[in-house]
Amino acid sequence: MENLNIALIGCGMIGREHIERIQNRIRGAKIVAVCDVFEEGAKKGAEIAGAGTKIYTDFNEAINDPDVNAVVVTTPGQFHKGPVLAAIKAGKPVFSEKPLANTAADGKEIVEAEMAGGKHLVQVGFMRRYDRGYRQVKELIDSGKFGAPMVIKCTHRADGVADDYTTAMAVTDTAIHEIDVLPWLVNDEWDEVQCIMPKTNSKVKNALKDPQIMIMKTKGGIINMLEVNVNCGFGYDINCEVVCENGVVNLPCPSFPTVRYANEVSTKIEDNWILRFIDSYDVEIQDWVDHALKGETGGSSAWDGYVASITADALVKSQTSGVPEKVVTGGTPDFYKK
Ligand SMILES: NC(=O)c1ccc[n+]([C@@H]2O[C@H](COP(=O)([O-])OP(=O)(O)OC[C@H]3O[C@@H](n4cnc5c(N)ncnc54)[C@H](O)[C@@H]3O)[C@@H](O)[C@H]2O)c1
Ligand SMILES: O[C@H]1[C@H](O)[C@@H](O)[C@H](O)[C@@H](O)[C@H]1O
Repeated sequence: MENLNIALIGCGMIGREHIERIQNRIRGAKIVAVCDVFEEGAKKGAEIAGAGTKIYTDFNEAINDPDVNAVVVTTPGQFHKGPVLAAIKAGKPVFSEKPLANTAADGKEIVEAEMAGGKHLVQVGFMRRYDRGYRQVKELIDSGKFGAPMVIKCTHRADGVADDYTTAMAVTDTAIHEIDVLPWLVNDEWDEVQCIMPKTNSKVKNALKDPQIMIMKTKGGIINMLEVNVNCGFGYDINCEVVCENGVVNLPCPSFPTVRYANEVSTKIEDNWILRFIDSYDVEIQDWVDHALKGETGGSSAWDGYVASITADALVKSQTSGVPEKVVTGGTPDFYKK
């Protein structure tokens, strides 16, 4: 394969970002077809992609178009399974935005289909594995200089969320990033996870519980404390601090100039994920394209996505039970061992 001719499924917020990215900044790939259940949405996507882009409202038709040899899935998480399975069936490489699926049951179907086909075709959009800051943290930890990690403290804060954002989405849509990136960062696996609910922010006007505190223990005994707080009202604030035996590795928000003005010292905080992780998405999609052109996958595999969904299921269960819940994966199949 010399070039990826991509059908992108789901022309919403990140779908349109990825269309623009692929057409203008990614080598070896172009969007040749776009699909959205709403024709208007697909048309908007096609406008960004440029003249000649085919427009579909049925993902099966888009994926099976003979001019298409690769697929990007940017529908909401609960609708990833259909197009991902269709791409596997068609034998075409597929990049699925995170999460691979909203439930472990859906993730399992994808993993089983990929194994049955005997070819690694699925990459999951956990872009933090491509973020310069997270990569530097990993290098520092892997150097061994600071000793073994013992405690991780994270915040995943957002300015606000849409009205249809639910309590479970704090796990399946938001914490899912930490669920994937932290075990990769410290070379470990989740063992048990717990979600506890502090007092809810009075700005929340529906049934959403926010903030939430997730306490997650790895098999190696590392404890992570994660604050998910999606109505913080002051910006997109992602922090990660790893406490090791001989030192602390801290990844704060990327720095902006510090301003001294009117008796105050202040530093800007990024507005949203688009800007905070913009470089990571570029690196991630280019890496997917480079791998797919060689018949390979990079980044997070379908198995990683499935394990993230198993962990998310356990955390969602704990949202109601209040107690720690076990993360049971049954072990990595040989097909996915690196
Ligand atoms: N990696 C990241 O940081 C990041 C950031 C934002 C979103 N995301 C992920 O990307 C996905 C999309 O998020 P979004 O914010 O762009 O959502 P969105 O709601 O803005 O867009 C989704 C689009 O998919 C379309 N759609 C739904 N079902 C479809 C189907 N069966 N076939 C074709 N089109 C369909 C909808 O009409 C909509 O236009 C989610 O999984 C989300 O978690 C990831
Ligand atoms: O909580 C949000 C995350 O911080 C972003 O990185 C996206 O994944 C978005 O879809 C989530 O709603």
